[in-house]
Amino acid sequence: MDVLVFGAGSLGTLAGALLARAHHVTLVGRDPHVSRVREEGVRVSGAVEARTTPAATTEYDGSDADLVVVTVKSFDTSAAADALATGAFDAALSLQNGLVEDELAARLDAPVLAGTATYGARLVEPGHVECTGVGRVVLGARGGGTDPRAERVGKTFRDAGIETLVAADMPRRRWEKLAVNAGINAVTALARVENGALADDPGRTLARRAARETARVARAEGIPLSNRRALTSLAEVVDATAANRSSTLQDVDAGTRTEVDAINGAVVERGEKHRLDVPTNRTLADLLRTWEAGRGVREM
Ligand SMILES: NC(=O)C1=CN([C@@H]2O[C@H](COP(=O)(O)OP(=O)(O)OC[C@H]3O[C@@H](n4cnc5c(N)ncnc54)[C@H](O)[C@@H]3O)[C@@H](O)[C@H]2O)C=CC1
Ligand SMILES: CC(C)(CO)C(=O)C(=O)O
Repeated sequence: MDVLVFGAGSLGTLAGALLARAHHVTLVGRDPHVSRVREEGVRVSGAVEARTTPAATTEYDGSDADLVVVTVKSFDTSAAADALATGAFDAALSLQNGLVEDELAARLDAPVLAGTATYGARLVEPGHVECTGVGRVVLGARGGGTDPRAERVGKTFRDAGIETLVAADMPRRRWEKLAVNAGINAVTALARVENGALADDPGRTLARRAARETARVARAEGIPLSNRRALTSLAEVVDATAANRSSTLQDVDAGTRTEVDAINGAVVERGEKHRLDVPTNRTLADLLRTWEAGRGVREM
């Protein structure tokens, strides 16, 4: 398989380096990371140890590939889609947080699959990514149901030794992951705590409120996500990732823009569509946006 990974940061570099164990992979990213990958390949350390040599470039040249995996931050999705619009792909797969596949599908010619990743990744330095936890990639048809392309992409990932499930209920799984992120990311970032702090009150109740609101909005959108499922999933992720600093907390630590618009902000936006009030998500989104504006990483 010829695989293009667009967005060679933490997750993209990990996914690309692991895929390169079985496929021809090209990473699209930025310097100095890309130059280091070209010179020395990628070192993967932590929960998975590997050294692979994917190709790497800072400019996607429009060439075709069997699969493109999109791993930019949610706010870079439309720019990524515009850059990719000239290429031909059998399938495109997003592993991003937030509900971004529709934005990709609107701009790309290729069929867009939905995906979630619970692998943990951290770019330690140029050319070196740490796998902070072996999770799973779940992927499937964006609208649900079976799709032979999803089966092929699933095999591509499994052939490279990546834990992968091909699922027929991606719309529910995407919203379930959104409920988990809505509960964990903003709260941990604003309180500057690891995910495990949400096992106890008051963080637990706050996170549960945000997840419950998300499930309510999901149901208004016609997605069968029960409060119970969303809250169970939240508790499981808090437990399994207790030592993690959430990606939003990492953004705040680094003083960079967060994915709040695609997480709590998306819950507020979809809630408004259905005249549903989601006060916890609204407050969390407003607080994070206020922090972003104060840091100068967002224009209000
Ligand atoms: N890091 C993790 O463990 C996980 C991340 N995710 C999700 O995956 C997505 C990516 O997250 P990270 O890898 O942590 O972010 P990141 O910021 O480390 O990586 C994104 C990379 O894309 C690059 N990029 C953006 N636009 C580009 C362009 N036009 N051309 C070339 N390169 C471009 C950036 O320079 C950056 O290096 C997010 O939606 C995140 O929520 C999901 C699960 C786990
Ligand atoms: C699952 C979780 C909450 C793990 O930290 C995550 O997706 C994130 O940090 O963005």
